[in-house]
Amino acid sequence: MAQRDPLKDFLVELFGPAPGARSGRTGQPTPEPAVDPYRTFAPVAVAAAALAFYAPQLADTAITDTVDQARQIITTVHGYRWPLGALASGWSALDLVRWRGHRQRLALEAQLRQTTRHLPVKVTVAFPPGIGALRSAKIRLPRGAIIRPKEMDEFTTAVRGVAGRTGTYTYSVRHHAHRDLILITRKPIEPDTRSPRHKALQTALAAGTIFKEPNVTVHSCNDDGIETGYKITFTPSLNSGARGFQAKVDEALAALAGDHESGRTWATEWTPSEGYLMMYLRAPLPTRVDHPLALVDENLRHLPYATGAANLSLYWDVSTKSNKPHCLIVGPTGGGKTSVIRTLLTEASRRGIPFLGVDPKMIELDGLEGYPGCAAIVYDAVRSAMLVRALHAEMMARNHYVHVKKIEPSQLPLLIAVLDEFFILSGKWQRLAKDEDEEIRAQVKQLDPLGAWADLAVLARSAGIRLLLGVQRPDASLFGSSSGNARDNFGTRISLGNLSQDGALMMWGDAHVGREVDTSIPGRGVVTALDGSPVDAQMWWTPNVDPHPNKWNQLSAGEKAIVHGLAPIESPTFEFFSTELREFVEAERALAKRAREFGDAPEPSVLTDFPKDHDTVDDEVADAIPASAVTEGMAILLDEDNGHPVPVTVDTVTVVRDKDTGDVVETVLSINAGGRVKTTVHFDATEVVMLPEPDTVLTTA
Ligand SMILES: Nc1ncnc2c1ncn2[C@@H]1O[C@H](COP(=O)(O)OP(=O)(O)OP(=O)(O)O)[C@@H](O)[C@H]1O
Repeated sequence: MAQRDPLKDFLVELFGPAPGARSGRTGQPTPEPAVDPYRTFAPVAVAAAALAFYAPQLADTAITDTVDQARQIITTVHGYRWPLGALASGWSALDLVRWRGHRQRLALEAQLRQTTRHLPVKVTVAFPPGIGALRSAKIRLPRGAIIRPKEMDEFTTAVRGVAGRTGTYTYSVRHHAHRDLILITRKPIEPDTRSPRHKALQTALAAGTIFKEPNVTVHSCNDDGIETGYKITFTPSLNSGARGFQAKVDEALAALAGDHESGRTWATEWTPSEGYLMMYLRAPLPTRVDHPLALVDENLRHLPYATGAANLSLYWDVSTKSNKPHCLIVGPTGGGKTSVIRTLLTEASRRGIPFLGVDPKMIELDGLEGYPGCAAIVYDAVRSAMLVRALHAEMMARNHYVHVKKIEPSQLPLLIAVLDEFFILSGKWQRLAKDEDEEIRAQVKQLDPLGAWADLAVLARSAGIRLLLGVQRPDASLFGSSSGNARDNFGTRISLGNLSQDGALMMWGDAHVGREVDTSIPGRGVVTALDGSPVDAQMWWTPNVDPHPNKWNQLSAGEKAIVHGLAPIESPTFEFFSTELREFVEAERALAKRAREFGDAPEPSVLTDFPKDHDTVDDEVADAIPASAVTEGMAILLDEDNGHPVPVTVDTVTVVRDKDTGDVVETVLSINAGGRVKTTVHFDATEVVMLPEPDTVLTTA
């Protein structure tokens, strides 16, 4: 590219062809240019000043001899040399400024001509023109000139490219078609004072397609000037109203904003209807919360058990108007399930609500036996089946009472029934139904505990009975029936540890929720918030309330203080509406008393040889899971012909599902019993499989 020569340009401009001159080559008249040629007379002033300064040298030349009074004129001119010098410099400076303006006008004229093919009528630039860059300009167009948007864009780009190359100003170019005018103005580019966090959020949102027209502004700063909140505006869309979408955006925003200097974590509050969301900081979840002794929630129908973000207390609403009356707790061994159950039951007790429970493992709820408000804790499988049947009778009697007495169900006293380790329990019932003893088989058949359970899951809420179900993994068969009603009633959900993908879907309706819980913190999990959405929470720690010295002496002084502080002054009263439940509880209490009085357990003996006989089935059962949850290669316990369970490895698993609802209808397990012989075992939807080892699908670490 040819180098530009400013001096040459200057001279060409200065002495170039006059306006309206003909084109030498074609003889065609060129259109009248909008920018007049540059004319300057500063050189005359410069020459005069130079003459004045050098006048004395001229005095010695021959001119003074030839011109009359020449010497006198020279002396006079020399006397004016300083004013003339000042005039020359001022004039030159002015002309240089005019030259600059002239060049800018020429550039604009050329740009307009090339991009729009219009020759402007007049181009005016602000005086004095900008030294480095154009200040402002006004271009008058021929009357009725039409400029297409694309041409205008090209012109604007050209103006910005040349005038805005210094990067100090932004130029706005506006076409006022009705006035045949183009106005160019500039404003200084504000220095980017945004923090790296602010920039990262804005840049990421602007580059992505998740929001239309996203804009991030700082909403709040702390005393040190560190940003603590942002407002993100956007054009509302279908997406921005969807919960799943919001959860994903929340996660991405928190990652973009990074760890905050204060150690607090980012949270969001969406107002999609008005097209904005607020990002703010909330206190991180506490890593441990001891069960507070003060009544955290004054409402006696709210049983608090955990602390969520921003110190929010989370509770199980057992009131009649609760839309999530029953509670489901899912957690692996050692995940803190028992502590949550203790928290809920001690809270129930201090709020005057009695409870009873089933504990097939015999080690989870036993400490609650004898606690104020505890009607009974049942360990035996047959008696558990009797309890569930008696609860069913109680539910029917309560409904009858409401009907006859014409009272509101909310006037019924509340009662909480806890079924811990539900799969082990139903596995035991299943086994009893196939017991060698015909009497037991007939009894279990008559009690039909799973049938009673299915009814309770759907109908117990209106009878003032609340169910608290503890399991190691979630499964649809828990709800006793495929009725969505039963599922909805278990609306208060707590998951401890990490869930499997299916488990997350089943618990939270989202395959990603509850899968990244920090399992290094005991009691950390995901629970149902007050609005029904899943939130991270720290469960309160309630120590074992068992007063037996062997247990009590294990507690620290602080833990003992918690147990003491929680115990209510007055024990909740237990009101029975059915003779079945009354008789059952009375019998259970009598049995428990006897067990306490005469209770003895054999001391452990040292293993000398393999036992020849299987004494009891329970000794070998480590866990139980729904048959449909069995995976290939898993070791399960299967009954031999003599009724004794033997561990076998599952070869293939076939789960038959209802093609409309997706619910499990049947599970077929095939077991390779060695050689070519394969055994197939069929399980119905609610059947469970006993395991020789504890269930490991969920882990705490
Ligand atoms: N909310 C909590 N806060 C602090 N520590 C806890 C909490 N929950 C549990 N822990 C700790 O974890 C241990 C196991 O808790 P817990 O006995 O409640 O587990 P679990 O789920 O009932 O196990 P399992 O089903 O085998 O009985 C407790 O001894 C305690 O040290």
